[in-house]
Amino acid sequence: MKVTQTIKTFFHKFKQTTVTDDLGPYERTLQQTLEHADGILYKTDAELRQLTDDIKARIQAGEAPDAHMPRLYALVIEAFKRTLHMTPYRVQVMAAIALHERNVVEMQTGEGKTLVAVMTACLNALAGKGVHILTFNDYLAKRDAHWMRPVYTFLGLSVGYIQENMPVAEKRRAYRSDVTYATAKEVGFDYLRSCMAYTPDEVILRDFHYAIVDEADAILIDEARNPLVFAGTMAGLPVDHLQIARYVSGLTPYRDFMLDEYARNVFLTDHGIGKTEAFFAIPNLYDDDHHHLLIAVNLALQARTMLRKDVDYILEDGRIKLVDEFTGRVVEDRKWQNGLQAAVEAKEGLAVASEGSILNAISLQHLMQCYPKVSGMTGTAQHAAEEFAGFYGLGVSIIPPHKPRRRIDYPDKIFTHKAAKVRAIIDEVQRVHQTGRPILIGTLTVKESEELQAEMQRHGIASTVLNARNNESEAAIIAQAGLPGAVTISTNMAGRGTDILLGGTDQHAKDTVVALGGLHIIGTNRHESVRIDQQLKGRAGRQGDPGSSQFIISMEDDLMVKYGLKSLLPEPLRNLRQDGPIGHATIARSIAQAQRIIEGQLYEIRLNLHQYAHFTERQRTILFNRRQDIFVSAESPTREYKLLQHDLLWSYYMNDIAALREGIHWQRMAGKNPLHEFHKSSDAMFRQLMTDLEDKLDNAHTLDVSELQRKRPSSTWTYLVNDNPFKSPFVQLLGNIGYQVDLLAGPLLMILRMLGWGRRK
Ligand SMILES: Nc1ncnc2c1ncn2[C@@H]1O[C@H](COP(=O)(O)OP(=O)(O)OP(=O)(O)O)[C@@H](O)[C@H]1O
Repeated sequence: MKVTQTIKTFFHKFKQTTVTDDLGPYERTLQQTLEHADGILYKTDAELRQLTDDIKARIQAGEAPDAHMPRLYALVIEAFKRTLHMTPYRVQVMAAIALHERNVVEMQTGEGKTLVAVMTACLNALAGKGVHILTFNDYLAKRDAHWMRPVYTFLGLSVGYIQENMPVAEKRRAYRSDVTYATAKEVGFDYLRSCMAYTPDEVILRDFHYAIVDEADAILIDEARNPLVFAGTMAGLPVDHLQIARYVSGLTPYRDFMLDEYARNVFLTDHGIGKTEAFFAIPNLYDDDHHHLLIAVNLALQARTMLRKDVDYILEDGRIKLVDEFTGRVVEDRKWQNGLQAAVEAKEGLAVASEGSILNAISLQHLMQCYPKVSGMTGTAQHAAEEFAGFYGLGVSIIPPHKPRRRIDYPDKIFTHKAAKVRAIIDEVQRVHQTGRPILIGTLTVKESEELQAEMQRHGIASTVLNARNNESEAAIIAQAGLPGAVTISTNMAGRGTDILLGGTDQHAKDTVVALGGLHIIGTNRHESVRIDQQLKGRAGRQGDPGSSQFIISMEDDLMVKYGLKSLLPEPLRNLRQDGPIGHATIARSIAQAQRIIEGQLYEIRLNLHQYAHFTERQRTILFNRRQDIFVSAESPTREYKLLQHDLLWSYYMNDIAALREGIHWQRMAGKNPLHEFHKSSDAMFRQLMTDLEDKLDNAHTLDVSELQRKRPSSTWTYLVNDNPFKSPFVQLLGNIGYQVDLLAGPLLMILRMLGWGRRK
């Protein structure tokens, strides 16, 4: 009973959400703002500047910015008019009010979020502590800073932007500006760099104050679980990766190794273990002596079964390049951790590069929690409201479009098998192409985009492909995508933030395309997250333009197979194979519901990770505060020596967490219960551990790593296993949900189905 209650309370905490589309409460502030705006129409530029400075002085003297919102927003509106000759719309002012009040503002794509952020940024920048506007990529950081600069300058505020490879001095200048445009990722890395500074002039950032996050769902939710890792180099596992990769490629699934239904886990069977021991001529793979081999074989199995070429990564210039699952882009500096990168390199027959050892790491989620105040903007906030509330305490405020939306979203066409679906896509393209309307086809993977192009070629339809392999032509491809007769096939790269201009920049061509009905979107898969589907649809019908969208999917698509959605179909339909679409009304509804369930599961996985990461983060903070103490108290050169020593501790800590998390897979760990140890790791104990180790290092009188490693008390480290998502208290409590909840998805859906869920009443 008590346990159930605890669970209920826990979920309740995370379920409280505030989504509102009632703009009533903002009406008053809006009216006041517009009245003030009328009142300053005839003031000179210098007078407006003086008024801004007055408000600034009062805020810096301790008055709350809220009281000054209407007058300051009025000044920003006037600044927009005089510098960029744009007048912010009423809905944009409302959005700026909601943004200031710690909400994620949902605005349709193309509605002018860039302007909205400026108003709120100005108000919050007057405190003199800096505002960060976190953009989706480097390009947008630079573009928006340049574009909006005249407005800031007019009001006497400075603006800067950050780019990935900028020199440190330039970055520091940009961060000292009143408003700084940057990607969250770059801020995260600069934060880590600042945390690892040895001298005060290596500190890049100043204290965090306020962040406005553009594309908030992508940054705060989808990307939040990827830790930003600051890596040094270290020797990899002492094994022959190429030999192991060759060996593993000869193993037989279900005999030598098992794969769980949703391909999240792979492990050797007893048969596979015996075979491996025979091949490498060792008596027991689980002996400590062969620990490295065991890890390497498991990694090689993961590389073989779970990471797919042209889906998860591409091969370019003899290197593995990771493709981001949400954006479809190559992420240049991302690598798999803990030996997996080496295993994939070996699988592709490449020379194995040295591995990264973790010097410092932080998740985006925790980075955002370093800001005393955060708010966000996105076209797709509603579906993520629960997480915004649970993780960040943010509400969601829905702002209507300036002009009504005219896009038509047609109901999905669902086919029994892939071949029928591809035929239907070709038919659809031919039909719409004849009318001259531009078409954008959204595919899931690089591979699919290229196969579809080849198929269309066979049917005499010329098309352009945009995927991770040709991203350098992205701007040119997008510029053409809205022209009459254009057919563009793209991965998620053409999702979020892409502005496809109807008819390009030519007004006459635009009128032609508008008259034809605007851009037509074809989605070839439903994504695990409804938000990604919506972002794709959002490419059509921007700013009141006409447009339409149509998803054409099959029961053989990855999503359907992975989550066993066939089990949702009524019995006679499960093994059906037909050319035409399945006309069953409940199917579309079931798929939508299943998507909601999947999102719920992904949410729970993130919640679980969050719980664990929370403890690691607390310890990281303790370590960081300790470092800061050394940093400010000691003088050079003692400071450098002490810091180096401290960082060594830190890197042990980081690497041990990672290594032990991996280790948890291996059966040799099965006998240990990390949670038991984990509960013992109170903050006080952690501090004690740190001091003990510092003493030991002091006594060692050396910074030789191997020597220190040898002296290191290995048993003390086990209880730092705490960001392990596989064995959370929850998992233990409820048997087997959490990360492995996916395993239950199929049966769960079936049970819900049996209970009548999803049936027409
Ligand atoms: N008040 C306004 N008056 C005139 N033009 C505006 C106004 N607000 C926005 N625009 C124009 O609308 C276009 C889209 O603006 P912006 O790029 O800020 O949209 P967005 O909401 O960020 O879109 P996305 O979701 O694609 O990122 C821009 O070309 C901008 O100049």
